[in-house]
Amino acid sequence: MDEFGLIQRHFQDLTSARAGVVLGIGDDAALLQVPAGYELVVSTDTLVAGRHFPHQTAPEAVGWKALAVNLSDLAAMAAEPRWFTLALSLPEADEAWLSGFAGGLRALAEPHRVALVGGDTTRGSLAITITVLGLVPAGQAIRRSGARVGDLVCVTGTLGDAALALRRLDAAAQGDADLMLRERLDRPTPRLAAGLALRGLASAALDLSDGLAGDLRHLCAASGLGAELDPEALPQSPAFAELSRELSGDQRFELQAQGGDDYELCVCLPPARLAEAQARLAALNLPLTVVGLMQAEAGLRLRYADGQSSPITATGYRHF
Ligand SMILES: Nc1ncnc2c1ncn2[C@@H]1O[C@H](COP(=O)(O)OP(=O)(O)OP(=O)(O)O)[C@@H](O)[C@H]1O
Ligand SMILES: Cc1ncc(C[n+]2csc(CCOP(=O)(O)O)c2C)c(N)n1
Ligand SMILES: [Mg+2]
Repeated sequence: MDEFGLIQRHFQDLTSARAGVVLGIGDDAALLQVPAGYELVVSTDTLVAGRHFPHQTAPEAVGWKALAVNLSDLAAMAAEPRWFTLALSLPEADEAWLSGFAGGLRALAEPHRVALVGGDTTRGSLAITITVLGLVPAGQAIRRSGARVGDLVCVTGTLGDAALALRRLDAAAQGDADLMLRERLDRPTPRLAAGLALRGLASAALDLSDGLAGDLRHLCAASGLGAELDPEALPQSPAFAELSRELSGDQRFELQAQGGDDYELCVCLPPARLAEAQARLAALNLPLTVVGLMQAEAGLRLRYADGQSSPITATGYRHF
């Protein structure tokens, strides 16, 4: 089967009607209609086999994660996803793999009603690039640059699950807790509803892909501020708590703040808005935990219960 047949067979049903698609797959480019009063929000992310996911990852998980990490960036901007493009580099046209991959994409694309509107298919080592396009009412996107001194640094969900799953990939034990962590690595949930719920409340936000210590540094730089973090406050899932019991506090902090792959939102909030933000996210069954404080002094610091502080030198995940 050539690449045109491959697209027809596996991806055609991902193109089902979505408002605003003037012209989808099939021409040299797609034509999309942006409604009056909205801004177009665009983000792109690549997954490379062996770098962003273990080589043995199920094709369904690869499809899910490729779209999820892109949707996560739109969630952080408080945007609603509408359309996506898919650039696929494949070593061979393996029908079973493609069918699983398309199924993983569909499992996320359908409930969020995001339509595939174009892409590119080539032979090469396995890599997936998705560009997601979404909408936000003009002026309402949440940026990295809006944090103020005294804002609380909060995170959705729990941190460190995926990083611990990666660390335990070759562990012999594969009980329920390991399976739960592996789900968090393979099938992250983009926090789209949380992003929308935080519109009008959050002063700044970004999604956590490289680890809190690294990503918060980007937010601090964009806002011209620094921050302190309470290492004891970083939220743990029950599976993380169970399987990290034998680790030291430093090792746990490393997984939770430097491991990456969390795909949770990090949000800055004036203290007076915390209760409302937590109530809105509780309605989505999502905890919002205060982990730190924005400060005028540049850089990141750890603040301990006894009042002592020490600089955080760690960065997040770095490719180079
Ligand atoms: N090759 C590139 N050309 C142009 N802009 C780029 C390039 N790579 C990254 N950027 C831009 O740099 C900024 C940071 O990129 P990065 O990929 O680190 O985003 P992120 O959201 O912090 O992390 P993630 O990729 O994990 O979502 C983004 O605005 C992105 O669009
Ligand atoms: C096999 C394997 N090894 C390592 C990791 C960890 N990892 C890779 S890229 C990245 C940051 C996000 O990527 P980017 O900044 O490119 O968006 C992280 C945390 C993984 N997921 N799988
Ligand atoms: Mg991001």
